[in-house]
Amino acid sequence: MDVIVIGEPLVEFSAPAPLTDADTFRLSFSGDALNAAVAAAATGAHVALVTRVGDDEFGERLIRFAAAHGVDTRWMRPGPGSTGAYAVGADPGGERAFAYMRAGSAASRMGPADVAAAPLGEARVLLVSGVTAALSPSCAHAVRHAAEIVAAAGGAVVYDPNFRGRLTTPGQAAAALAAVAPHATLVTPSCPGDSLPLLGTADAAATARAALRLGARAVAVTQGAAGVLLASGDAPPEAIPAVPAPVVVDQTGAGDAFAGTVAARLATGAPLRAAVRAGMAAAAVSLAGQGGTGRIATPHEIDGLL
Ligand SMILES: O=C(O)C(=O)C[C@H](O)[C@H](O)COP(=O)(O)O
Repeated sequence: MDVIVIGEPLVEFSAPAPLTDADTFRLSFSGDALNAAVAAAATGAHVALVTRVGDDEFGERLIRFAAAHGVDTRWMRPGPGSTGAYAVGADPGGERAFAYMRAGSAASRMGPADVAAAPLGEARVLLVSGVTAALSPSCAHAVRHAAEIVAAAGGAVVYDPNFRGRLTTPGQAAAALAAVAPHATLVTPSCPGDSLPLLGTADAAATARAALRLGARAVAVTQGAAGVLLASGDAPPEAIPAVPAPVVVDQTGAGDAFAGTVAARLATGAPLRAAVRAGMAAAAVSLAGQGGTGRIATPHEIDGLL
């Protein structure tokens, strides 16, 4: 097993218009964990998504969607509860706005038992996020527990803080980061989206220092078009320029494509810098699609942009 992702896949309703006005939405399947899992699987890595989907029609469709994108779905278990959903639109300033319909969903009921059932001891890389930790106290527990197991077994842990103000508070999200960072091989905060609420800074270098102080072995601070600042304990931070996006339609899922691709490349033996650059290329390609899984980079496209 190369990569295990734990999190909540969602039904996605996306529109290129403000949520307050849009009346025609495109139905697809997304959620940060699924976005990352399909990006990782597209690199050719063996990737499993550990989750619970609803015991409803959309739960079945989510499993079919993940399988069709090469994800190992054996640990996508149905119910109890419903499949979560979200709507994403653009607010009048062009920024994205998310509306969630996921409270009490099947995935939010995950806990340490789901972690115990997953083949974590065999995983080269575990990818978990702050969204998963924000779903419920039992999910926060599951994320911490999974990180401890994988780190103790000698695997790598990648943590994407992915702060969502509609799911959690800055204090809770900072606590989730602090709990996982000591086990993390790599943390991928966005700056300023994650760094300001969680670490109190909008400066990339200060973000990297703060995450390293929490115990992470390396930090990739993502800054959109300003690129990535990569820092680890043993080298001066390196500013890696962004990979120019061939086509820009929608940024939803770009951060998840980055994290999933980095996790997959690390699992298949790439050095950290090369894995990060591959992630940046996958994120650039993903901008051409609407929604979180509208455009998934192939290995050929990734290598062509590097
Ligand atoms: O917010 C959530 O809970 C979701 O999972 C829905 C979205 O698909 C991703 O969050 C998009 O994430 P970005 O890669 O940062 O664009």
